[in-house]
Amino acid sequence: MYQLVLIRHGESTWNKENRFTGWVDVDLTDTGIAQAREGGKLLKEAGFTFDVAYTSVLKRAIRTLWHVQEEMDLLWIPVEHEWRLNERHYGALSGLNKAETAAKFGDEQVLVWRRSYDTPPPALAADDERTSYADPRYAGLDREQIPLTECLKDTVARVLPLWNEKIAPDILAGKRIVIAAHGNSIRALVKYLDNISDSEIVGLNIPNGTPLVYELDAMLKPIRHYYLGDAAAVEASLAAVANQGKAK
Ligand SMILES: O=C(O)[C@@H](CO)OP(=O)(O)O
Repeated sequence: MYQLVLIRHGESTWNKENRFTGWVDVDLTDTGIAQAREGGKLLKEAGFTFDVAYTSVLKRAIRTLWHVQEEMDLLWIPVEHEWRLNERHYGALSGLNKAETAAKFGDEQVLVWRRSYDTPPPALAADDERTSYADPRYAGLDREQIPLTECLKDTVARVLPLWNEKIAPDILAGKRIVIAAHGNSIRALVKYLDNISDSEIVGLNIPNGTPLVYELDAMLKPIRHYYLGDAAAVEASLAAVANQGKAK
């Protein structure tokens, strides 16, 4: 049996302000740092250790990983920074307040933009200053690989090559892996691993800073998965994420 741990970054400044974030590179809040450290502590207490870590090229995930590594005394392990693990690109919604957007367009429309499988938010214009075209961290990518918006299907399409080409081979080679990433890049991976339907994925949320453990068989099919930590706190955190997109 193989084990894989997924962890969404701790609370970011834009999570706190309830703004759509996507590829915008915002940092953790003090609460987010505490959540990341708690995630690391839980992993250590449960006896986990890792040989390799994967994360995105966005600092909220990278810094979450640092705190987890520090708590586990694993700052020395190799870390793969992969743009393919970035948050789903939020297009023209990037930076907008989620509740205000719901008040303007309705809770249902915002749920479609946040959670549907194949309906992307409105795209950024190619000359919008929020595009990532000039960002040096994406200099090695073709322009078509840099999104102007993404639905979850698009995110799955960029995460899966990384899974197939690097992460799955690493797991099969016996490496114990932690992936520090984002709500929707983790939803993309979970959808694939658990074979969740396009309609059911709408109801799936991922809490901040809580280790999600997968036990995988020899074919890397999930045997079971579970969150570490207090179950009631995880439930409350999931409900809070779901409610962020409501007008109130
Ligand atoms: O804003 C975002 O990039 C994501 C994660 O914080 O939000 P949501 O949960 O609305 O998809």
